[in-house]
Amino acid sequence: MTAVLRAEHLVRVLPGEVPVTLVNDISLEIERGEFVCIMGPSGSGKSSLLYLLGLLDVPTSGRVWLDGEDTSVYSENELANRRLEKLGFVFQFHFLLAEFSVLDNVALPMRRLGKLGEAAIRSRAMDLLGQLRVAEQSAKHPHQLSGGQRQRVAIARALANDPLVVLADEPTGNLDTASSATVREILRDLAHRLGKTVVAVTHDPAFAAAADRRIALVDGKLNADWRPAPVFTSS
Ligand SMILES: Nc1ncnc2c1ncn2[C@@H]1O[C@H](COP(=O)(O)OP(=O)(O)OP(=O)(O)O)[C@@H](O)[C@H]1O
Repeated sequence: MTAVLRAEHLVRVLPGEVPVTLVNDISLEIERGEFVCIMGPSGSGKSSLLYLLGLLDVPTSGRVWLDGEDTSVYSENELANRRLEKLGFVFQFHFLLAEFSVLDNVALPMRRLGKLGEAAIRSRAMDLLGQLRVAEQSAKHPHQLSGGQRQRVAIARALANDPLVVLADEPTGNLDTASSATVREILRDLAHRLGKTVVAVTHDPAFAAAADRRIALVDGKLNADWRPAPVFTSS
């Protein structure tokens, strides 16, 4: 099977009088449809690794392969296009644009990609909002929504261009228990039902327990990478 994401000896060093190594020689492969969580203590390099995998940052050495392509050869513009076409992002803070309606926030990545006409964009945005159970909020602005609703809109936006991989940085970090559970189930469903690859940084034990695979970092290094055995319950 071809890995949808492959990290090859990734190193990220912040230059300076005292250089700081954020990611220290990480290699891993992530398959299509996997629901992976990245865990580790605060400051262990989880977000730095996610940003490298998401082509939001460039490694000091090593390379990231996305969908079988070596991304180290890409220009800034090509990286931006690959992000728009193949990756979706969900952050702890939703980063929805306050001046835009919910529908326009979800439409934005499709308008930037420029592959669909306006009617198709609006119809797809409404469809995604429906799937995330926030269609009734489409005309509202982000500040009129609850935290859980905002995060569901952010997930709809991440799915706008039908990405191969959804990368999430502490997606439940700002949510109450019930909203966290909803977001967790939605992300798991994306992987298991829709075949999306989901890679999420989390401190949340319930979230980690729901993942198919857990990657643990310590001091920027890969410390553990395991797939817990599935738990079967008799009915
Ligand atoms: N731009 C920066 N300048 C200086 N130090 C940085 C910068 N970005 C990250 N760091 C440091 O690099 C280390 C790794 O950061 P990173 O955010 O990747 O860790 P993390 O595991 O995601 O942490 P957390 O769980 O607290 O979000 C931390 O010690 C952080 O303080």
